[in-house]
Amino acid sequence: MTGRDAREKLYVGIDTQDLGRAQMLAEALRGRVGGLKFGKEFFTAQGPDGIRAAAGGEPLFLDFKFHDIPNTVAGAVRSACHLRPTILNVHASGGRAMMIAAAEAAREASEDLGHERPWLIGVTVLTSLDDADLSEVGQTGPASDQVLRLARLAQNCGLDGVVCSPREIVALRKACGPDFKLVVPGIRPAWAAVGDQKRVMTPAEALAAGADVLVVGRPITAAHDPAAAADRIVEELGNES
Ligand SMILES: O=c1ccn([C@@H]2O[C@H](COP(=O)(O)O)[C@@H](O)[C@H]2O)c(=O)[nH]1
Repeated sequence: MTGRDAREKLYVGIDTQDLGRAQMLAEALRGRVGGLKFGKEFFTAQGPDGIRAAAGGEPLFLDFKFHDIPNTVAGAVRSACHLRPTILNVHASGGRAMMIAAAEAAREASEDLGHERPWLIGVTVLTSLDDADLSEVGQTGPASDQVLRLARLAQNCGLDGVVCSPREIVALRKACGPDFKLVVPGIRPAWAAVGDQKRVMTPAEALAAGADVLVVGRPITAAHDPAAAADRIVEELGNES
């Protein structure tokens, strides 16, 4: 893999409420990373127009993690497709009917709009949760089992891949095959604070394990020089590939 290929796998989470800050980060990162990820914090503050203004045509991951009844999620997916995302996600724990409705909605809306269909990705177990957290909410068994169960279900429902932690990549690649997309947050360079993430690995480890997309937020956005932090991660990825 070339350094350019590695860079294109890196999506940066732009978690802020402030449009100016998002635009500053997007500008600093332009050409340095593969795409930008916007989630609930930015969208709730700035809405679709804010995302259009901040993303500036960069590949766009809409990390909205929809989780509702099938009809509502299908409608939300249709609305999100107007922003022309390359990646869009729903919670796999929303179940079979919900994921099938979401996949149909993404297909139909993209066709109607004449856009390329986004990868529709199922969130398995949040990377901020460990086995003890899961047991507290009534899920017995290790997080890795639940991730595998939800990934198989997502694949069966026609989703393109899942969000998982780097620790599950190897098992999911084996179970779901080479084409199933693995979108991976919980990425922490050795020099960055772990914060609220629990199931983590370094960018180079996650890439070597077989991640398709590496999602990195605060190690880049909270750095004194976000562009330099992104370059440092890409360099570490290049050394690995
Ligand atoms: O399981 C998940 C799903 C989504 N995320 C999102 O990824 C970024 C990670 O940001 P960091 O600052 O690098 O921790 C963030 O936007 C999360 O909402 C996740 O971390 N884990």
